[in-house]
Amino acid sequence: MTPRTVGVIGAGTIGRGVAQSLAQAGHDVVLVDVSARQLADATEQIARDLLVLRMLPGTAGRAGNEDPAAVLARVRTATANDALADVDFVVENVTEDWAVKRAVYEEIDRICRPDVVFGVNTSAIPITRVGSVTGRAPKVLGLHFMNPVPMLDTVEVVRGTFTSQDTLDTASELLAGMGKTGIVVQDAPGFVTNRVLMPTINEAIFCVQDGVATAEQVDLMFQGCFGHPMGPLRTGDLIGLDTILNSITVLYESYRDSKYRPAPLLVRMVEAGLLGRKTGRGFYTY
Ligand SMILES: NC(=O)c1ccc[n+]([C@@H]2O[C@H](COP(=O)([O-])OP(=O)(O)OC[C@H]3O[C@@H](n4cnc5c(N)ncnc54)[C@H](O)[C@@H]3O)[C@@H](O)[C@H]2O)c1
Repeated sequence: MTPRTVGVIGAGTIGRGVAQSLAQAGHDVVLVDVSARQLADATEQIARDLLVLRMLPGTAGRAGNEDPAAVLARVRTATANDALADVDFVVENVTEDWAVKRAVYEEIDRICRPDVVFGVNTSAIPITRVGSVTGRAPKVLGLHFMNPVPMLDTVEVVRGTFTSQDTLDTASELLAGMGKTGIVVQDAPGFVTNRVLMPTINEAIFCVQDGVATAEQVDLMFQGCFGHPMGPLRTGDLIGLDTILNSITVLYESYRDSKYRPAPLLVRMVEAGLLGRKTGRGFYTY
């Protein structure tokens, strides 16, 4: 059965996009974050994005492009997971830190009905590890949405060791309703996308750190030489440099391979609060 009400935990860069896409697809959404400020920011950003989407040519009358107020009315916010007692499906998007995620899963496993599927939106943490701290490993799968969620139609779906076919089918139906398609991959730290993307961004940062090229030059080369719409450093700024650092650190610790060591410049920028778009400054200024 297609889930009706969806709990979205984490209202940061990616969680707010997931909440918006679900509401546009007609779901009732319960958006939870420990920070009331993040919830307020997320609501404002969703309202702005819905207005912009409506103004794009050719979008009038398309599903999800109804009055922004009507879409927003389907999003309820809360600062505690108790609000998830009646949801039919959960997409978790909290900080990429295993200690933080682990505590969330232990709690929602007690709060949510046993039939509820948990979709883990993580850049690199193995899904089997997440499933193992719940009593419902067959109902846990990876749903790695891409940023910005409302604009990108492909989702990396990760099958953990115990994820059931039923769970994959339910998630696939949910995604289809959002106009998205999942590509199912097996569980491994970083899966496919970030096992390739994170070392690429990290290595681009080493190039800047070592004075081989400026950030602009690196990005222009990826655009001009490879036809990428955006270079690795602008992509890092979009994702959030703290999330890049957390993800490359997970890869480093998981594979114990020095090729994943974080660039010292990345560490320094995160310590300085230069996180990219979300703080207004990273490799570029916004
Ligand atoms: N940024 C991206 O492009 C991107 C893409 C795909 C997946 N992800 C993954 O999504 C997750 C979130 O990343 P993000 O970039 O949105 O991070 P973010 O730092 O922008 O947002 C994280 C949010 O989680 C909230 N939070 C922290 N602890 C919480 C808790 N215990 N309960 C509820 N909320 C809590 C924070 O207040 C914050 O609003 C990470 O696992 C990341 O790897 C990120």
